Amino acid sequence: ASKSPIQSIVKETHSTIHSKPSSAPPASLERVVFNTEHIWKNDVLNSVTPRGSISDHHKVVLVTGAAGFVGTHVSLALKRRGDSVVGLDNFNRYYDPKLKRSRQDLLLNEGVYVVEGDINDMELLNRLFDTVRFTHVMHLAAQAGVRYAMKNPSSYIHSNIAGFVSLLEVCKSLNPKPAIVWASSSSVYGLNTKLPFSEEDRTDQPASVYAATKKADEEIAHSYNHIYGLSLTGLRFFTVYGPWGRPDMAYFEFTKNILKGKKITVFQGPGGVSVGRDFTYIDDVVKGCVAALDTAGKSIGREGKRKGLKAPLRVFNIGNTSPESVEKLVGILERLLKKKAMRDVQEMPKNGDVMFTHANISLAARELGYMPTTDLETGLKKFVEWYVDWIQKD
Ligand SMILES: O=C(O)[C@H]1O[C@H](OP(=O)(O)OP(=O)(O)OC[C@H]2O[C@@H](n3ccc(=O)[nH]c3=O)[C@H](O)[C@@H]2O)[C@H](O)[C@@H](O)[C@@H]1O
Repeated sequence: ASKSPIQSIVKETHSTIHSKPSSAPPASLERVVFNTEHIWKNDVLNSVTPRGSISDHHKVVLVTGAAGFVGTHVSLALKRRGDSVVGLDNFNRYYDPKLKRSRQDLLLNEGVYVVEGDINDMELLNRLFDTVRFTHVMHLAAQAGVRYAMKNPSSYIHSNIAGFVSLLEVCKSLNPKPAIVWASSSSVYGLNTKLPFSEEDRTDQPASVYAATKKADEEIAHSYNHIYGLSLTGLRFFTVYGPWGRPDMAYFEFTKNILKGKKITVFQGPGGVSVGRDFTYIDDVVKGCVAALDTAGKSIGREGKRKGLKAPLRVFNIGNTSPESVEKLVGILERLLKKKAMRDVQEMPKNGDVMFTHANISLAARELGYMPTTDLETGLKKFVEWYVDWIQKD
């Protein structure tokens, strides 16, 4: 008999899908006597239950960092096109968790459940993979932010390096193994002066611990591909912005402070040279992520390697290809907000920032069909509309 759609996705018998935990144990005993799997099991199974029939291309995706900025948008896009999606997020306090909870609500409304937990928790990861047969992992959980790495470097090692290895360790032991697409960063180009940045350019001069952890991840990805035959695709994102964005980023903080009539700090290079970024709009980034999943191929495992097969190991720039100065960004925000910014222009401190980023995207265009279509003005307009609405509801 052919399998029902849900049976090809979940690893349990059909009868358990709708069963609820009979009773909850006292909180203090939870870890000892209660199989905590039950806390999220039904929600996870509902989250992966396809809305319609399953196509040959149907993906079952675990999105880590799902309550994060990029994670939320990618989860929604996958769910809306009919894939099965489950999120994982530790809801840490790097920035206001209220925003993460609002993104979680948004996801839940669209049928995407986010499990609360850390990627370093291998027991939790194993339980998730025991419950659902994920075909893909979209790994976006990370400690982000370039300048915060000077304040708290170990949080970057914990999330970006240890967490990544913990995820890969779990994936390498599965059968079949999922394909993994994960977030690298434009910051790996570090002190490179050759522009625009191409994937084959050197990435051995990181300017921050954050960049160093993303570069380390690229090397770690190489080793897991080489030894365990995991399909791994790293996406070097270039300063992603848009609705539901991260409050620690310049465009978000500038908007907030301009509206409040507070000063904003605008960094400049030595001698008044303007600092520039290849600001990339979230919808374009999402298209890059989805295309990376669609073309990820398969993890072949050591077995496949013995047969002479190769699992994909890829890295792509996901940028906008038209860098703009921070000064220009501020000017656009002033126009959209109809309010003058109070600029405090300062020389860029040597705290991990680089002067300029610019992506060459020809590889992503060729292999992923990636082609960004949103200019900074259009993207910021959408951000400002969202922001104004969001703070009113807040
Ligand atoms: O491309 C990337 O991979 C990185 O993009 C962003 O990092 P960044 O480009 O530094 O983004 P912002 O923090 O929004 O800064 C944008 C620009 O504004 C400038 N800036 C920032 C803050 C500020 O108060 N004033 C100011 O002029 C920065 O120097 C930078 O040139 C993200 O924060 C990183 O997580 C991501 O990895």
